[in-house]
Amino acid sequence: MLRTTDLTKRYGQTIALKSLTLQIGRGEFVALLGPNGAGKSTLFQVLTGLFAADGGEVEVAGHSLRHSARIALRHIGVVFQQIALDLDLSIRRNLLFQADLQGVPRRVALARIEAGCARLGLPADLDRKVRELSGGNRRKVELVRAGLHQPSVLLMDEATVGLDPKSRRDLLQALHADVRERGVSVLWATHWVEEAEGADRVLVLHQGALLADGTPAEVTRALGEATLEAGFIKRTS
Ligand SMILES: Nc1ncnc2c1ncn2[C@@H]1O[C@H](COP(=O)(O)OP(=O)(O)OP(=O)(O)O)[C@@H](O)[C@H]1O
Repeated sequence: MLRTTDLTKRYGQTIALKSLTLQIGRGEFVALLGPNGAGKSTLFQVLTGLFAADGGEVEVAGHSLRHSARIALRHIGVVFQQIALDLDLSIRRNLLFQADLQGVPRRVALARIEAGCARLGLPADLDRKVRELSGGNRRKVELVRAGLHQPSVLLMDEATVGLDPKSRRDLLQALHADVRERGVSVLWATHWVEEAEGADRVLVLHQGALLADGTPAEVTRALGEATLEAGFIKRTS
C-alpha cells in the first residue's frame, strides 16, 4: 500500500534519510520507532509532499508521488505532531472545514463525521468547541479528520505527544480497532517503545536508515537484547 525505494533527503551537509527502502501492506499497523533526529518527521514530510526527496521513489496505493502526486496524496491521511485544529470552532465545524478542502460532498461528510466520532468514542455533542475537549479527545478529532476522505494509508507523527499514559493507551486502542474494522494501513512514528510493542510490525529508524524490520519479537531478536526497549536503547544511543 505504501512503498519507498532508496529514498534520500539532505539538509545541507546532514543526510536525514539515507536510501530508505520500506513497504507497508494493506491493513498493517506499522510502528516507526526512532530516537530524536532519526528522520521520522522528514520521512513524513516527504511522504505528504511537503518536501521533495533528493532521490528515490514513493508509491502510494500503486501511484507514484513523483509522477501522479495528486492521486497518490489522495490516498494519504496524516496527523502531525502539532495539533492543527481551530480551538474556537466546534468539533463538527473543524471537521466540515477539512471535508470541504478535500472535496467531500456535504451530506457524505456529515455522515462520516458522525460515524467517525462515534467509532472513536468522542462526546456525542459535536457542537462543543474543541477548546473544551481533553488533549486525548482533541487527538481523536484529528484522527477522524485524517480519515474523512477515506485514505488507504494513515500517517501518524508522534500523535500521542503531550498525552498522559491513559489517554495514550485509549487513543492507540481506538486506532487499532478502527484499523481492524476498515483495513487502513497505518505508519505510526514514535520514540516510545511501548507504543511499538502492540504493532504488527516495527521499523527501527536510526540516522536515516533502517536498523531492523519485523514483528516486535523478530526486531527484539535482531537487536540482540532481552527486550525491545533494551535493544532499541543500546543500538540507537
Ligand atoms: N529543516 C531542517 N534543516 C536542517 N536540518 C534538519 C531540518 N529538519 C531536520 N533536520 C535534521 O535532520 C535529521 C532528522 O530530523 P527529523 O526531525 O526528521 O528527525 P525525527 O526522527 O523526526 O526527530 P524527533 O523525534 O526529534 O522529532 C536531524 O539530524 C535533524 O537535525
